[in-house]
Amino acid sequence: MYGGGRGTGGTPQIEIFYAGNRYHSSVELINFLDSSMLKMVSPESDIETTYVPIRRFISDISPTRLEYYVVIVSVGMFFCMFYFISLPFREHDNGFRQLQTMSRYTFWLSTFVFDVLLLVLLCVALFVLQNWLMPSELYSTSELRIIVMSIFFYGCSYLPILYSLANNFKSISTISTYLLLMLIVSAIAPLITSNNAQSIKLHETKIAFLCFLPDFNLNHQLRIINENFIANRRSVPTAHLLSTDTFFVYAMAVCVLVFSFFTIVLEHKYLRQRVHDAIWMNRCLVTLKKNSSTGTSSSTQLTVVDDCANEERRVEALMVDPTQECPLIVSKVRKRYHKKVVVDGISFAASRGECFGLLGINGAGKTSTFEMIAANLPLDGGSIRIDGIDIRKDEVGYRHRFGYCPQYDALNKFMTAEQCLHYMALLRGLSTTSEGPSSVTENVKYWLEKMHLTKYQQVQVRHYSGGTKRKLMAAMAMIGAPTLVLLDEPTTGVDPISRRFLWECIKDFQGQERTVVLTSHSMDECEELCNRLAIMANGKFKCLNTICALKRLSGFTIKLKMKLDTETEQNVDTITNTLKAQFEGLELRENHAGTLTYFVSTQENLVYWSRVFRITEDHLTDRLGHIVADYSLNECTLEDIFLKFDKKSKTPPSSQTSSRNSPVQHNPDASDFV
Ligand SMILES: Nc1ncnc2c1ncn2[C@@H]1O[C@H](COP(=O)(O)OP(=O)(O)OP(=O)(O)O)[C@@H](O)[C@H]1O
Repeated sequence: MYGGGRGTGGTPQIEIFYAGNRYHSSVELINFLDSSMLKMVSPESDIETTYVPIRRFISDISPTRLEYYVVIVSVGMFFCMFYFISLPFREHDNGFRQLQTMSRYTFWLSTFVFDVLLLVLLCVALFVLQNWLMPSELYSTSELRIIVMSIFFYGCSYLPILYSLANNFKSISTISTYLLLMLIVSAIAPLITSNNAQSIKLHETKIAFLCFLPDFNLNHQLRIINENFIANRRSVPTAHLLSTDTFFVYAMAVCVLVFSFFTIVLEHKYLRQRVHDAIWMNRCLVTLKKNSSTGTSSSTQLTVVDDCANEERRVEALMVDPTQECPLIVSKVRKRYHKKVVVDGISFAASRGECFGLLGINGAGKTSTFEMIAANLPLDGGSIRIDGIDIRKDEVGYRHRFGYCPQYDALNKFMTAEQCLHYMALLRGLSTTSEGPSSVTENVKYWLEKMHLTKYQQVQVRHYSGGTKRKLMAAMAMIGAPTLVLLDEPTTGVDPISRRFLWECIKDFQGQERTVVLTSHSMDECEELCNRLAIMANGKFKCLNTICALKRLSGFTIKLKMKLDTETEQNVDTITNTLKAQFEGLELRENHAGTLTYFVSTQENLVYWSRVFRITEDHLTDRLGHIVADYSLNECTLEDIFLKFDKKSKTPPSSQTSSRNSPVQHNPDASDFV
């Protein structure tokens, strides 16, 4: 900046040179000059200058800035909404949702209300931030209010969509892909349909359809707000502004429609099943025809022991005339996945204080049966009642009557043992106010101590070992003493000491006149806990009885195991022939590395243990002592019965017929065992 002065004819003339790249240089210099001149006249005077920017005009705000705002808000909100999917997805994925025994309306409405409250907080924060940070020349407070309300309603319409996706897809990446696709359509479509007021009017019909996508609706709404903003601030404001109300109508419509569809159709197991069946019906009909033309299926080749028929008759009678003594009645329950029948008309009833066991090889249909009893899987046929409440008629009442420990760990990893138990206790209707056995606090304390979980009381589930999680799952099933407890492989992955301890807890629970239905691959667990058990194959019960009766019916009660000094064919033959002469129903079951396993049938002839001891002592110790190194005598275990059953169920029908003619199997009961 430079100022120089020269005068002509007594009039001072001052020339000022200033740098043009600074907006205020000229003004500053004039001010400086005025000040200097004033000081010449009156040295104590001064001129003070203040810079006050003048409010900018609409022409200063570039439309691109408004565009940016639309993109940032809509994309930002889209990612914010991801937060709301995480809990429903996780609860569905880990099965915790299935444990929450309440009506689907209560569950989803309460989830919705909670999420809406979070949305309110988010919107208030957005409003405050925008008011504070937004340049004053941008939106007015009333415009900001509409924007924030639009964001809120956008969130409300998005929530039911998220719930539907979370409950119908198994992978979060699949859900993200669908949502991103929706975002892309919603981001591109407004560029064509909502670019300006004319374009909005031109594409009214398309917009009407696209507005059902929440992202498009929000994007479109923000563009309308911008159009109105520009129109309002023109030197001659336009009288015709675009309406912002349609957004709210669409948002509400989407919210109500999707929520209703989700809770009434998608979450309604039986309705969904009917839709599913309608789609698959044709294929199934074809399969059924094929089956009938090829004769009986493999499952019908196995005959069923009479006790299953007796149980069926008992269940039929109970269905007509139920008693308090039998809280659980399962009658002719069927389940099919697409073309495959996995549970084929099974019936049983479990009494108070009884532990009923379900055994079967992998894929026999045990878990499907459990899931149906636990009301997580719709029945294709038959009915289930607990305490006389039919699963189809009053699902909420039905759900309140049982505790379920599924095969997997259905736990929210961020919860502690205390929180999990507290939550389940509340769901079982225990009181938070009263004291004593029916209070939540007492029950939580009791189960924490009983399951040795006190040290994990405040530790999040994510830090637990597999066994500790199973213990917590079992406690969650039993807390609040429901009438029935369903235990699906409760001790898988539990160490032997904890396993025995868990058995004691289950027995105690059973002792309180509670019914337990158990499935396990551990035979000793079934022997220890079950009063009666059923062996399942191909979705059917192949036998159902007490363990003692099953052992008796299996035809083998005595197991003789021996170790030979030298394993030769001749030695094996000598021993087998000697023993066969003594025991009629003897069968060599296994010959491996010099160890022979014989099963002695006691079906035909009653064999007394004293006689068995005498014969083995006489023959194996005295006469054949030179070839037999050692031997042991045991009662047949459940595992032996199960293995025999499994072997039989895999035998082709032709060989089964011949085996029925074998000397060991000729007893009708024994042959009918499988
Ligand atoms: N969602 C499903 N869709 C299609 N088939 C299924 C589904 N769930 C189970 N199945 C099939 O149903 C049959 C019975 O399965 P289920 O899980 O009930 O058997 P399981 O006896 O519990 O077996 P495991 O002892 O291994 O748990 C299996 O053949 C399985 O492949």
